Amino acid sequence: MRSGVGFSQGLRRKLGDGPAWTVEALRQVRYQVIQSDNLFSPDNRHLLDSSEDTPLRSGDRRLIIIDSNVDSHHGDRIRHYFDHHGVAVTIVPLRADELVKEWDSVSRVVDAMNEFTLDRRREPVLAIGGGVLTDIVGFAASLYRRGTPYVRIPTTLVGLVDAGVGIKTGVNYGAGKNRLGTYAPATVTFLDRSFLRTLDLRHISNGLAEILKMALIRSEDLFALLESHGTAVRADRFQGSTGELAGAGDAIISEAIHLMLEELHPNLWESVLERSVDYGHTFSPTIEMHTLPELLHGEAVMIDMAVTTALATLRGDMSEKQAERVYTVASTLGLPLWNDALAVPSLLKDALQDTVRHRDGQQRLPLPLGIGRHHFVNDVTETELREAVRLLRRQVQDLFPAHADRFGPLQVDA
Ligand SMILES: NC(=O)c1ccc[n+]([C@@H]2O[C@H](COP(=O)([O-])OP(=O)(O)OC[C@H]3O[C@@H](n4cnc5c(N)ncnc54)[C@H](O)[C@@H]3O)[C@@H](O)[C@H]2O)c1
Ligand SMILES: O=C(CO)[C@@H](O)[C@H](O)[C@H](O)[C@H](O)COP(=O)(O)O
Ligand SMILES: [Zn+2]
Repeated sequence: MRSGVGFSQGLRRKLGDGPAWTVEALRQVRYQVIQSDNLFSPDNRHLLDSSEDTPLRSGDRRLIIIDSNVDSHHGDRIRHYFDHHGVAVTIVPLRADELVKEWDSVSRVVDAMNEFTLDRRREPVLAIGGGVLTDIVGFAASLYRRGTPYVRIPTTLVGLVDAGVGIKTGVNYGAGKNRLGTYAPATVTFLDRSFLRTLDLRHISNGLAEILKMALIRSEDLFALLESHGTAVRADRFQGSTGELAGAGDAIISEAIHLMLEELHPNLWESVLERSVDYGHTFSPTIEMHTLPELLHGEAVMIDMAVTTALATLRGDMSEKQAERVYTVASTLGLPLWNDALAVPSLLKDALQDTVRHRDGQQRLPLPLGIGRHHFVNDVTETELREAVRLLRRQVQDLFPAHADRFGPLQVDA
């Protein structure tokens, strides 16, 4: 064997007429998720000191891609921070919402990287924004010169508890939700809840849907926290305005992230396709794209969780009482339990088929077992889905009769 080549003579085989080689290598991944409220307060040194390989020093320069809405609310203090620390920043505001989560936006980020003449190893790009912005920038960074480091600073609740902590990047393509993407961790994500101050309540609810997902599959305690404090921490936008709100907000966010990372960490590249964090993400990609821009990501996830809660009830995996608790919590968190897309003939069937293609030929559908536990099933039928939709409609009408006028005609038999 030639030394240092990286494969051994033992891997050299004769297959048919010529030689053949098998190359195997492991790549370690290491990234940090650091809570740092008021990250851009001039005396906060997290951003300067925490990036182990690429600390930020006076005289350095950085490219920042920022969600244009975040720029209008927070741009001044961000500029002041870098100015104060002698870092020369080029700030590129980018529109970033689900309607522009597309290839063109990736291309804009790549243009900005080219114009900046980015040093591909030593100048991590900073991505400041919601899940759409960090997914776009992460995708562009993973493509640029085959991979350049980036740092995430999520500014929405979805970003803080979900999009900002895993390693998936991507954009939509045609009707396909996140159809293009890569696995590319940010070197570090900073979680700064002060950004949530300017986020409207609908988007706080949107993030609470992903937290509720973690509670339903993993933790009855987290569910109980949402039951007891969800409404108040939502109204407070997780700003910890009183001691009690601070305690509850801290517990809810850190538990949701901890559970998420426990699930993601052993399976970062999704070699195992039975993923509990896919709960709420079986039908929702199709529902979200079908209704775009009506439903936010978390709202579509909630509709999926509402149907699958009904499904679990039909199967005897959840009691009617437990389902009622789920629907009540969702409603107090400002989340929808119904959308007329559920009544569109064959939408759920098509959604399931597409998900089966995504999950290597099987449903691998995470379903709740009571509250806080789950299992995976592969045998959901179209008839069962129709029954679940009917049951959901009836349960929601019984629980919230005042909302009955929000339901369109039910044509699930068509
Ligand atoms: N990569 C992942 O693992 C992962 C996980 C979950 C979700 N996602 C993706 O995240 C996306 C949803 O992200 P999102 O919910 O953050 O939505 P978003 O990024 O669209 O942000 C929501 C809206 O709020 C604005 N905004 C952002 N921060 C703000 C702030 N602090 N103050 C005021 N306005 C602000 C944005 O401009 C946008 O209009 C979806 O596309 C979803 O697929 C990705
Ligand atoms: O994978 C994560 C986070 O990294 C999940 O929390 C999150 O819900 C994902 O968006 C869903 O699993 C959907 O994934 P995909 O369909 O985009 O592959
Ligand atoms: Zn999601």
